[in-house]
Amino acid sequence: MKKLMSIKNLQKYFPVKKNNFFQIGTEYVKANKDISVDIYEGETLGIVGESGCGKSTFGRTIIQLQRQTGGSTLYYGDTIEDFMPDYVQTVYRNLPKISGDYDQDLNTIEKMEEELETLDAAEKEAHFETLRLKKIEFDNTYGNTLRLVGGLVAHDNLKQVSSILLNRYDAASTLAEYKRNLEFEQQKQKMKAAYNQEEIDRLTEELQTAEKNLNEENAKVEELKAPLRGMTKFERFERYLDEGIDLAALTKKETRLLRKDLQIIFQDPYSSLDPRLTVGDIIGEGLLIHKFFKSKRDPGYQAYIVDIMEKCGLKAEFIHRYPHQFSGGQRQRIGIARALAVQPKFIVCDEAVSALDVSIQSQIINLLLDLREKNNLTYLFITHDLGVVRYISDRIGVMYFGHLVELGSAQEIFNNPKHPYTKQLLNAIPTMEEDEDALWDVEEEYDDFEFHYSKDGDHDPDWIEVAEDHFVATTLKDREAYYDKRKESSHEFVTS
Ligand SMILES: Nc1ncnc2c1ncn2[C@@H]1O[C@H](COP(=O)(O)OP(=O)(O)OP(=O)(O)O)[C@@H](O)[C@H]1O
Repeated sequence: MKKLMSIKNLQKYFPVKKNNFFQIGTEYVKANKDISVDIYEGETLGIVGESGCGKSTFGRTIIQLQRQTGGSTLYYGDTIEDFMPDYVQTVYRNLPKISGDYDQDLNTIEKMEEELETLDAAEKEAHFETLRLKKIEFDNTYGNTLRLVGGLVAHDNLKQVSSILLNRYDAASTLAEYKRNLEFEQQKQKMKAAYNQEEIDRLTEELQTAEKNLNEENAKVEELKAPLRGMTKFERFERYLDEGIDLAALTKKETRLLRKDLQIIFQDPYSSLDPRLTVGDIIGEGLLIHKFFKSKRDPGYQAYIVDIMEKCGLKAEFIHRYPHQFSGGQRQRIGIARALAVQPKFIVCDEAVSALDVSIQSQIINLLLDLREKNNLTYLFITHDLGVVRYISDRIGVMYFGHLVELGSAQEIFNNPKHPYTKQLLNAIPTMEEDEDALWDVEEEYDDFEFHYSKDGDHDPDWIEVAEDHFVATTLKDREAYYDKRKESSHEFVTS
């Protein structure tokens, strides 16, 4: 399965207002503390957990509705080559300035890894945490450089590397712009809107020249690499090359452009729709912002909206009505149509059915599943409703105090829960409404794998694969013994 998003060590902290005059420094609500997860194209990843554990924050932060405090969110739905964000240019330009530092830091990390083997159990715990934090810092500092430059950081003339990569950046940007313009004209043609054939012919020709230029620039980059291949330092860094777009490094304008791909459907269909706009205007807003159409008068504009409405189960004649004229379920359909209109790749459904009656809930869930199939969508489905999450999700992530504590297929999470919090959550289904606070009260626990679960999930650095693709956050009581035992077992479990 293709990775659509890769989230590593994500943190989102909110500053809290000072309680009193004497308080020094800023205090934070740590809504997301350190979340790592990959999301695959076409899947529905459900996120469950109690109110306040940071589910909504996670959904909003990964699509950059709010800026993340730390960590990385890489997006693979578009390529760096096609999007060519500004930060790529900055990384290439600054390359000569940071020469050597990443090498030194990586050496330190490797030395710390070796040291780990020589320490006794008590020292090991502290050392392991320092090492983990060092790795995060390394990624925050050099991640983008290594992902974009790879093994070429080993070249002894980084000024030359920088200038050749910058030339390639220019060639790729030009090509990306022609591609975008051509796609725009062709889309109009497809929608039978007024399009300009002369412009299409001109762009097609320009595109061919731009492609040729980019190929030449790519060849120059390959020439730089050729003599380095096989060298330890080159190979060491070449494996960092990565096509993902670092969403947190985008400019505001670029984030707006990508908003087309990354949409959200909110919980409350009453307040998430502008009451002054008609259904047509609500759905059409994104189409105009993202230049699917130049204006509402464009032929094809209205037909496009009606088509989306019908796909979402809304009658065409509703187009001129206002949100208050609809029921909750229908308003949620409007919210879905609005998100779907811009042809997104990824949708965060934040408690999207929680405000609806049970009978309407299942209609909306089935609509979402149907649209996912037809449009190859990927969902992050946030809910506190275990019945809903089990029904809709391929995989489920369980959140607890800002951490992801367990991740696995829906079946594994429900049939074979490992983390004490997950177990408690599942056991609490019938009594959930009676005593919500009790759910937070998870006891420390050692289980038969010699896993230790801390009380607030804050001190469980190991992310262990307990069954195929089923992970749990824990602290291994004896890391070495555990891995030795694993080596002997037939299944190769992956850990990170
Ligand atoms: N914009 C904000 N400013 C300050 N604190 C915030 C903000 N958004 C969320 N928080 C805090 O972050 C924590 C996590 O909130 P979040 O809404 O992500 O949790 P949740 O699991 O989605 O819960 P719910 O289902 O109740 O929305 C809470 O303590 C919340 O008060």
